[in-house]
Amino acid sequence: MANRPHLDSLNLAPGKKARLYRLLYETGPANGTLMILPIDQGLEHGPRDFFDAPESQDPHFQFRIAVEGRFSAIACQIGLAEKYYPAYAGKIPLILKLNGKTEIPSDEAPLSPQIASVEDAVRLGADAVGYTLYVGSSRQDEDFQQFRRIREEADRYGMPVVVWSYPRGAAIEAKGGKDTIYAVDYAARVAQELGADVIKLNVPKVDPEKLKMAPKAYQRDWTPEEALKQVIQSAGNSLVIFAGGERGAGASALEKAEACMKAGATGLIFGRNVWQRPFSEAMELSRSIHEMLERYA
Ligand SMILES: O=C[C@H](O)COP(=O)(O)O
Repeated sequence: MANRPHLDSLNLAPGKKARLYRLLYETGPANGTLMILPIDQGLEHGPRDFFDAPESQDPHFQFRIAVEGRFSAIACQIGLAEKYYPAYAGKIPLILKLNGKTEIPSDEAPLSPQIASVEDAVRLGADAVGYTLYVGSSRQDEDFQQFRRIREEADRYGMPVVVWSYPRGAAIEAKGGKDTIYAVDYAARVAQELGADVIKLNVPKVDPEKLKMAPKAYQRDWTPEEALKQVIQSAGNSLVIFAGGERGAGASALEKAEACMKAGATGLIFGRNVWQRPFSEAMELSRSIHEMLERYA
């Protein structure tokens, strides 16, 4: 269970396949794994995320890390793509995020509105687009319809779609919260069902107390490894990448990341953990991630 799907087995149209090939085999570790640097936190969390490493307030900092740290791609919103990516086009692939929101309104009923198009992504030379989907939100019906329009446009342009699939909202909280194996597993399956080519997930948690609130089928003891394999299985023929989360000790982040790869993930999306550090430390961690991923061809 939970083997990493191979690009040739995904039945992709040629445009999507060629673009994903570039991300998987021509950049980053270039061995079929993915190592993505996201810089969308300025919109999602505001400037506070940049306070620990003041240099990180200038987006050139993250673009330089992506290039010099030999990432597979950088993921950002339209504003940074328009104003900064031109200096790096050709040196690092771009994943253009097409929707986004702030953290200011409560997360009770989240929906991330569309703020850019697949056509923008083509114009900017992107190799994929990104979409944040809130599984379980009371505005899920609007979200599904918004996603459908983007999927159709992406199909027309042969553009791979990366879905940040996040369980959210009051109903998810009532079932144990957004991090449980139940919530993350459902988010993985939903993104597969809706047509994601790549799915970004958070690492599932297996706290038995929280699982008491989940449907009965999930109320058992899970090892962290079983939980990772389960969510990767639920993503089917969509490639799974796992998040790095906030900055922590480099070594423990690497251990967690390696557990994801062992379970069958295709790659990692590490943002704050990498760029909330001085440039030299960010390079050091990028090298360690690279070396680890090179072992998972
Ligand atoms: O878009 C954000 C990423 O998916 C995760 O970023 P992070 O590594 O800073 O949590």
